[in-house]
This record gives sequence, C-alpha cells and structure tokens, in this order.
Amino acid sequence: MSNNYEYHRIPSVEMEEQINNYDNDNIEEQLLLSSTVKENDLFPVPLDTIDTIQQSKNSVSFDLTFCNRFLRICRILFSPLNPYGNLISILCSFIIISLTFEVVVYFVGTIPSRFYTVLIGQDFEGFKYELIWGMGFVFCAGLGKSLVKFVGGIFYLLTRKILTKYLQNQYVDQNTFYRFLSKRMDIDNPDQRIAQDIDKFAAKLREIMEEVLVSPVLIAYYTYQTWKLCGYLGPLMIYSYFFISFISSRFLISPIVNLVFMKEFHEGNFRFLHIRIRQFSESIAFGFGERAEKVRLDKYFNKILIYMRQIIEKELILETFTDTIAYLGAILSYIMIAIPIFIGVYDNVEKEKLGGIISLNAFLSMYLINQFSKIVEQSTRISDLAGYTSRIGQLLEALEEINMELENVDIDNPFNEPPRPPNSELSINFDQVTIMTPSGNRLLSEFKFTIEQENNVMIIGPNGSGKSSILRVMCGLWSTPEGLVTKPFSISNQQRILLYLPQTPYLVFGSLRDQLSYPMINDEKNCHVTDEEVDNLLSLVNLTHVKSLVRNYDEQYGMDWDKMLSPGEIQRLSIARLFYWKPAFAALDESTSSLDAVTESNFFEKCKEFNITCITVSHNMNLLKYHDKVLLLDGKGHYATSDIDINGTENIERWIDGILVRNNGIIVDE
Ligand SMILES: Nc1ncnc2c1ncn2[C@@H]1O[C@H](COP(=O)(O)OP(=O)(O)OP(=O)(O)O)[C@@H](O)[C@H]1O
Repeated sequence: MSNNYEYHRIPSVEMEEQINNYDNDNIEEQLLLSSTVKENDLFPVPLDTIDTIQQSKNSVSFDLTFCNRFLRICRILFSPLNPYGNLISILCSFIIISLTFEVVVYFVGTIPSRFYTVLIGQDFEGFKYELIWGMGFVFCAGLGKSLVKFVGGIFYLLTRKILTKYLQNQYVDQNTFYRFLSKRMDIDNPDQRIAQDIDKFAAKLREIMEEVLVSPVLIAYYTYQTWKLCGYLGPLMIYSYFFISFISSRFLISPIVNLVFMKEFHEGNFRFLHIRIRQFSESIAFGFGERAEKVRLDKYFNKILIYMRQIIEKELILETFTDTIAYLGAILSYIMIAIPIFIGVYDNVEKEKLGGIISLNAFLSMYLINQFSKIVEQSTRISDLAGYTSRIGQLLEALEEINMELENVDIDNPFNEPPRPPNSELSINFDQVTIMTPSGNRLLSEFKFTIEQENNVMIIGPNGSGKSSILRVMCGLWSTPEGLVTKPFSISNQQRILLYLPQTPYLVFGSLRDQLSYPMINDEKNCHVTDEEVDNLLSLVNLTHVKSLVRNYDEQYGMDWDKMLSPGEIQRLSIARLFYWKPAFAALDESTSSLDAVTESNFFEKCKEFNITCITVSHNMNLLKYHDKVLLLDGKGHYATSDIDINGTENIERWIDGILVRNNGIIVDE
C-alpha cells in the first residue's frame, strides 16, 4: 500500500521538468503563464487588476461617508436598547477616572516646587507634611493610571462584544449569510470583518479614547484661563492654529485610510488561502500543488507587505507633520505673550511681575496647546480607525440591504403558508414557477410539479441543468420571481417536515450527539438524543465502530471529524441524522454517492419504513428503482415528468434517452 502511495506521489517526467524549469526569481510569472495554475481559479479577474477594481469599488477616504459610518457604529454601541452591555456607563466611568487622574497628575506636578519651598525655608515639619502628601499623590497617580488602562480595557472588550454580536447576529440569521455570500461579491471577506476588523477597530478606539477622552473638558478649562490672561486673542490664535493643522492633516490621513482598507482586504485573502490549504490538504498533496500554493501565498503576502510599506511611508509624512505641529505649539505660546508685550500692554507692569505673567501664560497656553496637539497626534490612529470603520460600515450596509429583502420571510414558513395540522396530507407544489439563479440566469420557466408524500421522486439531468436549484427553491434559499411554491412547514423546532442532505454533509464542531441532532444544540439542560438513541441510530447506519473513536457522546471534536471518518462514513452519519429527525420529506442531493450498493438499498428501504419521502438528485440511474416518479431536466430550460411503473426502469431509461435525444420541448405525462 505504502509503495503504491509513494508511486503516486512521484511527479511525472513532464511535471518534474515543468517544476525544474521554473526560474526561482521569476517563478510567479512562469506559474501564471503555465496551464496548471490559473489566477482565475480564485477570482474571475486577473489578480493584477483586482486592486484597481477593489480600489475603485471600495474607494474609501476620510470624508462625510466615514463620518456617517462612524456615527452609525456609535449609535449601535451607545444605544440604550442594546442588549449586550452598557457602554454608556463604562464611558462615564472612563471619563470620571481620567479626569480624576488628570487632577492627581496636576498635584504630582506641583510636588517638586513644594519640596523646593520647604527645603529653602528649612521647614522640617513642612517637609514631613509634603513627604506624606507627596507619597499619597504618587500612589494615587500610579493607581489612577492603572485604572484608566483597566477601564480602557473594559471599554475595548465591550465595544468588541457589542459590535461583533450585533453584526454576527445579523449575518448568521435566517439564511442571510447564504444570500450575502451568493449576492454580495463586492464585499470581500465578511468573516474577517467580523472576526478581525471589529477587534482592530475596538483597539484603536480605545487607544484614541485613552489619549483624548478628557481633552474637551481640559480644553474648555484652559481656554478660559488663557482668555483671562491674554484676552480673546490668545485662545483665538491657538484655535486657528489647530484648525488649520487639523484640516491639513486630513489630506495626509485620506490616502492612508484607503491603504489600510486594501491591506485588510489582502490579509483576508491571505488567510483564506491558508484555510483552503488546511481544507484541501489531501487534494493539494495528491496533485503536487505545494509549489503552486506557495506561489499564491507569496503573491498575496507580498501584496500585504507592499501595502504595509506604503502605510509606513505615508505615516512618516503624517508623523513629521503632527510632531512639527506639536513642537511649533511651544513657540506659539511665546508669540501669544510677545504681541501684548511689544504693543505696550504691559509697559506699566514691573519687570518681576512681568516675568511671572510670562511664565504663567507659557504654562497655561502650553497646556492648552498640548491638549490640541494630542488630538492632532491621533491622526495616524484615526487613519487606521477610518479604514476599519469603512470595512465594518460596508458590511453593515450590505447586511441591512439583504435583511430588508428578507423582512417578510419567515424561515420556517418562507412561503407564508397558513399553518396546517400536523397529520394532514403533505405535498410540495410548484405552480408555474420560474427558477432563476441569484445572478439572474433563468433555469426553468412555468415549472409545474407536485411532490406527494410516499411518492419518491428522482430528479435527473445534465450538469448545471438546475436539479439542485429546484431543491434550493424548495427549501426557500432562492426566491422565485414568478409562480408559487407551496409546502408544509415545520410546526415546531422539535419536528422537521423537510430535511436537506447534501453530497458533502456539514459536520458541526461538537459531539457525536450534536452530529445526530443537528441543528438542535445539546447541553446540560437540553439533551435531545439519549445514549440509547445514539446507539440505535449508529447501528441503523452501520456505524457502531464510531463509538470507539469518541471518548463519550458529549466529547467535543472540531476539524477532527473529517479525519475520523471517511466520506462514505460521513454520509452515513448524515443519514443517521435523517433517521433521528424522520422528516416527511428528505431532499437528497447526491447524498448517497459514496455509499456501497447494499447500504444504499438499505437506506431507501429504511426511508420507506420511516415514511420519509425522498426527493433525490442523482446521476446514478440504479437509484431509479427506489423511486415512483422521475423529473427530467434537459439543461436547456425544458423538463419532463413520468411515473416509474412496476414494469421496471428500462422503459423509463428509454423514455429519458428519447427526451434527451429529441430535446425539443416540454413533455408533461399526466
Ligand atoms: N449561488 C449561485 N449563484 C449563481 N448561479 C448559481 C448559483 N448556484 C448555482 N448556480 C448556477 O445555476 C446553474 C444550475 O446549478 P445547479 O447546481 O442547480 O445544477 P445541477 O443540475 O445540480 O448540476 P450538477 O449535476 O453539476 O450538480 C449552474 O449553471 C450554476 O452555475
């Protein structure tokens, strides 16, 4: 066996030549030219044009759109209706602690001059007093600083929690994410936006808050003090100076916002490629695709590096500007006092007093300037924040649009049918239905078909003819522009009328019990499948050996499920899930393709026994014998239906061949 494996792993001579011929320096270009690796595998447009398209499509900057998106996010964060936590009270604590800290820092700043006074006066009692108070203030300053950081941490945590839960609940709601992923190709990596960009947004917001949260209060206080000393001219000069600085810095921030956006876009793709390698490790290894994957990864990582470099370069200019502004502020305070001195306002003031006025003015205006400088110094952080704001804002807007479409759809009852009593006759009816892909491609028109209980239906037809699409419409994933689909819906969460089984079943991150009762969640309070039921279900599908693979039925497993079970066993597990639910209808999309013939036959027998009506999509004509009706699509927008009678399936196969050969229109048998 292992020799066989080794044999398959040896690349063919041509492949080896091809790989050896790659010039390492120019490997990307060569691989792109070779037929084995095509850029289009990943994206429908050449990679080099992706940036241009993304940039034009997602052109983001530090403008009114940013302000609107930022305000929108703030409304979510500070909404009193928000159920995830009270950010307003954290913000108030943040402000109070930061202000108290500023006051303590002010007193700590006066400690040297107090010591100076008592030491000059050789006042021992005063020295002891200052020592005790000084120690107290220093301790409070240390505590205050840590408290500011602590409340900042809580603020960051709550910001992330509120935004993530808000977006996640919208994204993973009804089938929003399915519609979103099929329709909104323009919004890249929604997962990254929720998992990473929100985190970065919250971290940047915290950093900015820690720096400038109390600035408005301090600015108001020192504006008043400066105005008292220098008249209106002093504050006016400082305000004008920083207004001009802020407006100028805006032009330096804007290009960085776009670069941050694009860097995050490529970060998402880079991570996506790594996830694909993990997901398709075996296929890549079988196909000798390691080098191709490496080239792809390098290509995306290089893009990230290029954007990072550009951001660093642009930040150099921005930092130079903001630091210069901060240093120029020091000179400004002297210009402010120089004007009244040189125009003769203080001509009658004694020289000693003038010295005091100059130093007091310098102190007050420097403090005011310092507060403004702090705001301008946040430019680099603000540019990052604006980039994340755009990414989160875009996702919010797109989800809102999708949710507006879904507003009137009840997922358990997507067709707004009146409820039926559980035991009434069940059927699924397509009445003059148009089936159209989300991209607007019409697959079937005026489709008329009824699926009745206990009448298994097999849907057949060439690839891409729309077989799975019929199931998508039936399960409510796709809406129908014309016609009406009626079907019974689940009366309660404990009962499923219709269950869909795909070719590759979805295995949850969870326990064996969870696999069987999916989508029901098992926990200490709600255990939906008893141990006995687990045993029965596993023996029904011949999977009893799985019991020895897990420590117990509640042990949680993640990606390991894919390694523990073969594709056929995974299909059997999903069939056990079907037998757990025993729905009235089972939509089977190639879901028995990996089963051996005996297991397949047992499966259909059991379905009959459990009164599960199968709607099967398959290319395997051997399955015809388990069905009562056949629906044939020709791939050109036509369909035909026929009963499969007791004379066997040979007639039906001839009928199918006839239609596919004639391919000339709609034939409805009844
Ligand atoms: N989410 C989607 N968005 C746009 N087009 C789609 C989407 N899903 C499927 N399609 C298109 O709809 C057409 C029918 O697809 P469908 O999956 O129904 O084919 P099928 O008959 O089941 O094919 P196969 O036998 O290969 O499974 C295909 O051309 C496919 O490209």
